[in-house]
Amino acid sequence: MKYVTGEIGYTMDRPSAVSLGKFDGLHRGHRKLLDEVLKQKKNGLASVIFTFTQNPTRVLSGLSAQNIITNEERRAMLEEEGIDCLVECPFVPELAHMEPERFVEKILVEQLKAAFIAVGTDFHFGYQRRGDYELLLKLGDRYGFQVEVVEKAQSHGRDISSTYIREALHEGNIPLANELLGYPYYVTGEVLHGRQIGRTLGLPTTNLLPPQVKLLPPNGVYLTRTIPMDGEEWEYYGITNIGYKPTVGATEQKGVETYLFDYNGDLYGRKLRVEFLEFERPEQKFESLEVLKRRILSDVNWGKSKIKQKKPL
Ligand SMILES: Cc1cc2nc3c(=O)[nH]c(=O)nc-3n(C[C@H](O)[C@H](O)[C@H](O)COP(=O)(O)O)c2cc1C
Ligand SMILES: Nc1ncnc2c1ncn2[C@@H]1O[C@H](COP(=O)(O)OP(=O)(O)OP(=O)(O)O)[C@@H](O)[C@H]1O
Repeated sequence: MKYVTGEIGYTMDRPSAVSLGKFDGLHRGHRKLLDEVLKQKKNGLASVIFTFTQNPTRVLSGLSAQNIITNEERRAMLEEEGIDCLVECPFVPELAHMEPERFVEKILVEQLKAAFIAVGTDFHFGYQRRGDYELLLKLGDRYGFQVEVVEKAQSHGRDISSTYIREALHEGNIPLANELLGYPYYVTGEVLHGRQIGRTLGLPTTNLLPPQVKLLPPNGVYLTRTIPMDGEEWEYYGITNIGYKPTVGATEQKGVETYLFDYNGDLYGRKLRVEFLEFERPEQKFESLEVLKRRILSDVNWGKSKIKQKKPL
């Protein structure tokens, strides 16, 4: 996949099928758009996703970034999907103030050479969100590109959107978030050295420190599944604590710490993907390490009983 970031003026060398938007989470609603764009490969069009380095809605409302997937994770997922080119554009004033007609002419037609554009029914673009699919249909006639307008995919009577998924994650409702995403919500990162207290408790753990932009569900203990990202093929269920470890003197940054069931080996420095499956309990400050250890052992039993209820790996 060709990957372009940090510039508005990227020019494609051949006609393309484009979809555009924030694409945070790459959820089940986005699935349809990816399929539409990928289908156009058979007509000789390059499949292109045009998105942003930061979420425009949050930039305009002054909110700090909280993404379901990081830009790096989105990149890896689109690569895996077989997208030919990902354009990740900074949401600079020049873009924010661009009239929708100009955006179509300059970015979509001249630069991306769009012959096909797929968008959802509620998609808005350009200055003050003035552009919509009707404008695209009109301009498609003028510039000769085809527009595919995709109905919003729904779940539980509500449009699937990154907002809906964020709400589910905030509530710790992992099964709902996973259903809306169409895959398990996950965190990726390199295994760092913790304070090595875990192994003295007889519970060695992998510690990841997600970037500040990564949206995390509430602090607490979850059933998870861990897979390596370096191509090796294994997977382990385990239990993961999200939080600051208040019992042992809270850490500054929120961490993701996993005890893998029936694993003994060394994972330091490896890149892992930790997939969240279910919430168990909130993180707590215990009166001693001994009490914490007893609680974690009961968390292990909870986790193991949960995986017995699931089909074997
Ligand atoms: C499943 C699990 C649950 C945990 N729950 C808590 C908790 O509720 N409160 C807390 O202070 N620390 C909790 N911890 C973090 C422990 O304090 C931590 O594993 C231990 O201090 C080792 O940290 P280290 O890897 O930095 O050495 C939990 C860890 C795991 C793996
Ligand atoms: N549930 C859905 N079904 C079909 N298309 C969708 C769905 N959700 C978003 N899209 C379309 O995917 C493209 C990218 O959407 P984008 O990520 O910007 O929106 P969103 O997921 O609705 O975001 P948010 O909730 O952050 O406003 C747009 O064309 C949008 O209309």
